[in-house]
Amino acid sequence: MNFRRFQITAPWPLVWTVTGLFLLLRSIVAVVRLAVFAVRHWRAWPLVALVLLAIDGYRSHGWWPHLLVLLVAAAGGGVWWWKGRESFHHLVALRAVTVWRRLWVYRRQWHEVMSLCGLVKKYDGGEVVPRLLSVRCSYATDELVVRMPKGQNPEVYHKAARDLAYSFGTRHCRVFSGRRQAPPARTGRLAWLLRLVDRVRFRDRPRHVWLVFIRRDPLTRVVAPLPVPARPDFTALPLGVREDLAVYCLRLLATHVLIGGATRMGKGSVIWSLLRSLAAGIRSGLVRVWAIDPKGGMELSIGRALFSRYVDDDWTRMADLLDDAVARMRARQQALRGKVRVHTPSVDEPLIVVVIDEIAALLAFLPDSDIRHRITQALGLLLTQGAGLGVLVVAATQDPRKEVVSVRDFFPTRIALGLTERAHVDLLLGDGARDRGALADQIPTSAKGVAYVLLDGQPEPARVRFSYLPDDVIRDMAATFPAPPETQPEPIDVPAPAKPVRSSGNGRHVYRPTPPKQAAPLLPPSLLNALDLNTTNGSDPR
Ligand SMILES: Nc1ncnc2c1ncn2[C@@H]1O[C@H](COP(=O)(O)OP(=O)(O)OP(=O)(O)O)[C@@H](O)[C@H]1O
Repeated sequence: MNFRRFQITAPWPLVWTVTGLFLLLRSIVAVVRLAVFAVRHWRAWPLVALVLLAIDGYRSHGWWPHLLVLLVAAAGGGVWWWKGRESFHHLVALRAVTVWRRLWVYRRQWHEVMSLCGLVKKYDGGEVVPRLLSVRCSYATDELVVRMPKGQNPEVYHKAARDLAYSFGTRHCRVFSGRRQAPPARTGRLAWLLRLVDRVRFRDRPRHVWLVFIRRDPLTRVVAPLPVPARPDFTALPLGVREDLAVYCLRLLATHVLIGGATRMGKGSVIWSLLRSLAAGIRSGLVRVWAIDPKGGMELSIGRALFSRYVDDDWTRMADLLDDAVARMRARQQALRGKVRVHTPSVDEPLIVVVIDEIAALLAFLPDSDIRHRITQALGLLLTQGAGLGVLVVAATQDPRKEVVSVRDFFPTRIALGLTERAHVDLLLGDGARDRGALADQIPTSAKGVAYVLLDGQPEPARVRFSYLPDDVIRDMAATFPAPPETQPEPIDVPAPAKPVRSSGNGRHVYRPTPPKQAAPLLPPSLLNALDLNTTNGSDPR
């Protein structure tokens, strides 16, 4: 057999061309990857330049230039730290910590921890690992931005939060499905351009999750009373400290607030922190606080001067106070109807804040059913209509169950201090809040004033500690910021103003609003019926 007949001559030119093209393509890809890497790590350029300079300096001059540079840098750093500690910490210390922790704690263990916490997905015979995009450290927290692999959602990270925390050597990890910082407010000539850039930078990123590891708990220390703002900003009233050390601010505009917490867990500190942040407005008459303390004045009477109206000893007068708040709300409703949709507080038409220290005492445990009925009706009206009209309710309760606080669902803003039962967390903060990290039932009894709150627009709860005002600070505050005497508002083509209190001749006070001149009643018929019942049956409300 002649095998030569089967021999094929190799197409060497073709082989060389294909191999050359392949190598060229690989080199281009490698160069592009290197360029992308260099651009992505642009922050390291100065460091690389410095290292190259140092090597060059060492070759030409030996060690002494390095020693000199080190001495000058140390002296410069010392002066900077001495003169501008804040900026030094922000620009040098925290950045150094960030670099260290990014490389040593997170990048080094990333793959291992993700696998062990069950966050790695398998696909096509390979693994898809969540991608660590950035790390930013503050004094107390590390904030990581992570891109989830396809097929995951933030719920998986909520479930793995405790595993993640302990794996990276911390005790708490909070998971946020949305960006935590709002775009900065831009002013100046180039503001429009910066706003455009911000629109891209701060665009919604559904595939990103923000993991916040609490390195050291700043909420173990009691928070001292915060400075009183010169004019209260109702969109951001400073009340305490967040666990990332930012000041926690409450938005008290067109909302009612329910504070839930087991006994002695610091409900009072939430109320006093709020009153402190409103103090300047109380003195100027921009804010009127009407207080009810069903516990006989044990909590609120110490700051009596701050309140335009105050009741702590008489159930009927408590009901009267709430009815008057309804009457004021109705009058405002008439005046503002068709003009604005949300009331803006002014000295003539102030923000009325009805503070109730233990709302359960009024709704569930009050022995007189007629008065209880009046109170429930008045609260129902205030909670359903008062927010936009500047008549707000801030109430505290030990038990957030609906059997106890029937009007619970009408409070849009909730604060959960230490609670006794696991189920109470979701009752207060909404379904699934506990699964998303609000472990209010695990707050130790020593952590008084620590609470979980929902920050604006975020489903994930944040942990905060309210400032604590000792008795002498409250007395001092009440003496410095007393409420001006209460005046009746001018009626503006509305039904006649209510006469708040009328003596029935037998020494007891019976609230009876003056019937309106126009058709619309100030109070609904059901409430008027309840009042009639109360007046005619002659039962002593005291
Ligand atoms: N924010 C806080 N920081 C530190 N300690 C606090 C704080 N709030 C309260 N405390 C401490 O806890 C005690 C009880 O606080 P507070 O009276 O406010 O609790 P409460 O929940 O209102 O109690 P109650 O259920 O009796 O109404 C206070 O005497 C104080 O010592």
